[in-house]
Amino acid sequence: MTNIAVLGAGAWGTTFGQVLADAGNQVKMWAIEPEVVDAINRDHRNPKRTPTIDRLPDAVTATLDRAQAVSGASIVVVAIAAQHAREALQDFKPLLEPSTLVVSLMKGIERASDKRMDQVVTEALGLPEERFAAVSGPNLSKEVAARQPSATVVASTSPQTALRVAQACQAPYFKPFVSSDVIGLEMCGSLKNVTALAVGMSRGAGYGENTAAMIQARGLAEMTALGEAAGAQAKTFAGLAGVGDLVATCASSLSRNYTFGFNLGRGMSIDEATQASQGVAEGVPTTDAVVGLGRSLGVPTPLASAMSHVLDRGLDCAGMIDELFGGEISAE
Ligand SMILES: NC(=O)C1=CN([C@@H]2O[C@H](COP(=O)(O)OP(=O)(O)OC[C@H]3O[C@@H](n4cnc5c(N)ncnc54)[C@H](O)[C@@H]3O)[C@@H](O)[C@H]2O)C=CC1
Ligand SMILES: O=C(CO)COP(=O)(O)O
Repeated sequence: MTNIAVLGAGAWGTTFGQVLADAGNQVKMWAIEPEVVDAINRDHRNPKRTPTIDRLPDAVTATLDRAQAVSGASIVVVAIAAQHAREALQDFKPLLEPSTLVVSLMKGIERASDKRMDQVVTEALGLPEERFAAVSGPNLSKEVAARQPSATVVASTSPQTALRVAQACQAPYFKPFVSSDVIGLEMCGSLKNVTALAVGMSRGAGYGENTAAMIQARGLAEMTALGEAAGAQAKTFAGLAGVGDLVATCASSLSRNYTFGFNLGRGMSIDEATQASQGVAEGVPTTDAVVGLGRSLGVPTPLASAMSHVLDRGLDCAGMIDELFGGEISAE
């Protein structure tokens, strides 16, 4: 049994806490919401974020106290909305023990810096990269919460760290694979959300399979090109964390990003779609960061650019697709 802290008791943090408990670990959740901490400790529930979990395992408890959360934890898992990760983690820096491994579940790019979450987490905590792992894959939280079979990828530049984290989160219904491609994993998880916004938008506007497939395929090409320019391996984009997560996210109303786009497509404003969202739609702030990253890496990002014009200038779905088509015929 391993003591594991999970920072952030949102939909995925809480569900992953259940996975970790089902894998035999003792789990301490840390959250900033007193009502969430109370509900987990008193009722073994998180009704706002994981309403379909009737009872969390007894091994899952919660605290508002940072030091208490990470004390004695050999693994610290971070599941905080990506744009808030840096500020939230800074207070944990003096509290981590020298051998603690840190795992990011987050799928986003920091808008202020265009940095991936592996960069944000290691910088904020002053963590050597061999003590960092990222977990990403087709893991819609409601399905994992129902203990439906799913798989994920644990990536670390240290094979030992990847294996240790994979062993810690292996449950009968949750199968981790390992990888050394941290950059690829981060790019897959973050960029599929931008594609899911666009696919959702096309569905909301009433377009069918051809349009959705076109956006998904172009999104995959864009994320692969950007990832390779950033140092990722192309094969990661063809795996669970790439195509796998793209397919799951772009096909499901359980995805906040897909649903956000769908609501825009059927005519909601950004404010209305934000109000309607059940939790963070990471693709929204990440879209501009992807455009920035593309600019600095010299990689065209037509899909992210078109989506940024939707989000920043109110472009509608037809205009977004016009931009995506571009003016000239080019090689695929
Ligand atoms: N829900 C899902 O199906 C999956 C989500 N993810 C990723 O996991 C991350 C978290 O997602 P969810 O838990 O689903 O989102 P959520 O919206 O349900 O929860 C976000 C969490 O961030 C916390 N937070 C926000 N600002 C904070 C701050 N300043 N300090 C401390 N905590 C703060 C909130 O309290 C909340 O616990 C995201 O990056 C998401 O892309 C990854 C795989 C699956
Ligand atoms: O990443 C996810 C599934 O793998 C969850 O997607 P959303 O953040 O869009 O809900």
